[in-house]
Amino acid sequence: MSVSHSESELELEPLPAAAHLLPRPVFDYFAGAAANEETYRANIRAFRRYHFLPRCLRPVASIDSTTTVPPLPTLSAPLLVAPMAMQCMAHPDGELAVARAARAERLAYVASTFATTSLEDIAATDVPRLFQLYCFSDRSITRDLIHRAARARYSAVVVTVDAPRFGRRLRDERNAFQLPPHLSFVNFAHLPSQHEKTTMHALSCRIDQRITFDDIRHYVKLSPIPIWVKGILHPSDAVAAIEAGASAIVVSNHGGRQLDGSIPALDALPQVVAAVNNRVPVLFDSGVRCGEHVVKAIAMGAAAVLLGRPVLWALVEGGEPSVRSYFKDIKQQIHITMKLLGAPSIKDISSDLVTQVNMSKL
Ligand SMILES: Cc1cc2nc3c(=O)[nH]c(=O)nc-3n(C[C@H](O)[C@H](O)[C@H](O)COP(=O)(O)O)c2cc1C
Ligand SMILES: CCCCCCC(=O)C(=O)O
Repeated sequence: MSVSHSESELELEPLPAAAHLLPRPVFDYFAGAAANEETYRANIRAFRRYHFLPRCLRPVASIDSTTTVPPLPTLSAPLLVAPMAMQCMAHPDGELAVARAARAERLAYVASTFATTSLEDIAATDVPRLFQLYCFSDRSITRDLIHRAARARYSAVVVTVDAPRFGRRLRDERNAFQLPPHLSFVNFAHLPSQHEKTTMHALSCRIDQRITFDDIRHYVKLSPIPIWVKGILHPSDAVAAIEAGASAIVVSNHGGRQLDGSIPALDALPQVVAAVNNRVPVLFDSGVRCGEHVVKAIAMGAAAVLLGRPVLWALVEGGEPSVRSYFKDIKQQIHITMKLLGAPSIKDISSDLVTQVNMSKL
């Protein structure tokens, strides 16, 4: 199967080296999105519609990009690794390589429910960490994952709420994509059926399609650690999540992998931030590709940003050292952007520093 890339797509996002290093079905699973992949592309394009309005003659000799998003420890930059399933398909060290690189760079790691390394083994790297949770119809599975995350000293559980089922991923359908046979969904090692540990369909069928904000309330009550909610686009859902007890919101459209035609996540951010009104931190992902994007999202109200596919491409290229060097690069891009923007610290990245107005028309 070949996926054609028009010139404009390549201009939007050059094909990563990983495209030539991975088996096609694996690359397509990582790179692909839902249906026509319009939301995927719109996420990246959205950043072009917001422009910096830099300030000058501000003291920027020293730039401090550290930030704190409770209950995580202080991070060297407002960056977390987004939860991404099956990282051992990208490199044999998979999740451990990314977690170790994040720890070395004092960034946080969000472990996926569908990781190919157990949540306990990821915790052993001592990276600042959160556990991403898919809720299962069998509540005992969900409860067990929450308690395991708490015992392994994860700072919070991030419940993904935009995937009652997975999106219509045409590339995966065409490739009949499956987890390669040497890997398994190790967080479910205790399940009696071998089939469930290795088959995407069997596990995804167990995801609870009935969950509501009442269930979030239920999990908030039973969880020993805070609950965050990931996958919010509508401001009213952000408010409902806070009322249900969520301690943070992640504005995200899952990198365009769920409902194609959804609003670019960046365009959804300001209204969610306004509705949340400083009650809890609002984090952001979907389409972040460079330090300038990170700073735009912060200016638009995000407390921190989750990095997605670019982390996987670095992992494919060279494991832990490449991921670490990618983190160093993006941090340097953030520093340069802050300096040129006249914002020496994260709290100085205020909303007036980004505008949607076309300045050439003024
Ligand atoms: C290969 C892959 C696997 C993912 N797995 C998960 C997951 O297990 N749980 C989850 O909440 N989000 C998952 N996501 C979504 C990411 O957390 C994040 O929202 C998305 O990658 C952001 O878009 P971007 O990569 O275009 O920046 C996955 C994304 C990718 C690309
Ligand atoms: C049963 C395994 C499915 C993993 C899906 C992970 C995910 O959220 C994604 O976007 O892919």
